[in-house]
Amino acid sequence: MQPPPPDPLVFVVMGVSGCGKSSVGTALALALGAPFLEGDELHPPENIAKMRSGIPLTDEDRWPWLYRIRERIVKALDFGDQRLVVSCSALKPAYRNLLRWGAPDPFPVGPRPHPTPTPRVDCSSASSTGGSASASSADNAAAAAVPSPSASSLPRVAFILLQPGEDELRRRLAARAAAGGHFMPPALLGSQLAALDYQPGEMWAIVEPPGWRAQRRHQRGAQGEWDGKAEAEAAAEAEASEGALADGPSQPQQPVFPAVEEIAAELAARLHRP
Ligand SMILES: Nc1ncnc2c1ncn2[C@@H]1O[C@H](COP(=O)(O)OP(=O)(O)OP(=O)(O)O)[C@@H](O)[C@H]1O
Ligand SMILES: O=C(O)[C@H](O)[C@@H](O)[C@H](O)[C@H](O)CO
Repeated sequence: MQPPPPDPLVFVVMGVSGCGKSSVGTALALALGAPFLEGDELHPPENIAKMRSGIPLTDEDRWPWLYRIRERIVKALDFGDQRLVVSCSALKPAYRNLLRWGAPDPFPVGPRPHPTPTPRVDCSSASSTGGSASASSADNAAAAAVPSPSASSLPRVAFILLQPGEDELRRRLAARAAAGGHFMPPALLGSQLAALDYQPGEMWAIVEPPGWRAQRRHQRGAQGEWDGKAEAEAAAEAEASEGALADGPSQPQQPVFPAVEEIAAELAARLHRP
């Protein structure tokens, strides 16, 4: 029997503005006894000024920021056994490639050294709502096509996607804006959700309120791309939620996103113990 693949060393807590990257990242770092790197602190001042004035960042704005985060990740990886938890929106596949490998696409020709997507560990039993499960980059299709890697070539950088759902995000961002003091205006949420692009299979964990994926699928029709497992899960969830809608009150219950500590504890528990 093959030994389990090594656990990741670096955890990037990702997602759109207000999804809980800083809160969950801090709690996860505490649970793991690891340092926490707040990605927003590495933005150049021009980026902060741009966001503050309500203008979404472009790829060109984000690259220097992402390279800075990657530098810090490399330091952690070089150290060998010191975990690191990072908060970073990491909205697009190329950004995540940069954080994982050091370049937006460092392997343009031939198979990648870490071909299979990282195992899909889904906290959605506890969870779901939020960004777009677009998920269709040629990049990822190519990655999925190549044969299994050796354990040593698996990426040590893992992504944890938080998706509390659009209503919850709007509520949080409005509350934060009313309290003042954060540079990110709620008006930028739409551009964040539009930019979010991922394959469920590339995530180490996805945290969503329960039934959210099925609800979205149900509402919008079968337009997302899903892997077989997600497809089957979505069908089962859709059936369950249809039942709930038929039997329940006129309004479906708003799914509840798990609390920060709950998420951190569940994520930490997924790691192999020495
Ligand atoms: N699981 C949660 N349940 C309820 N509220 C949460 C949860 N996680 C975060 N929050 C609240 O949502 C708001 C945004 O959280 P946080 O700053 O962690 O998000 P973020 O993704 O880092 O945001 P940004 O990228 O815009 O800085 C905060 O007010 C925080 O207290
Ligand atoms: O990628 C981006 O558009 C930005 O970096 C944002 O995601 C912010 O860093 C963050 O979320 C602050 O609210």
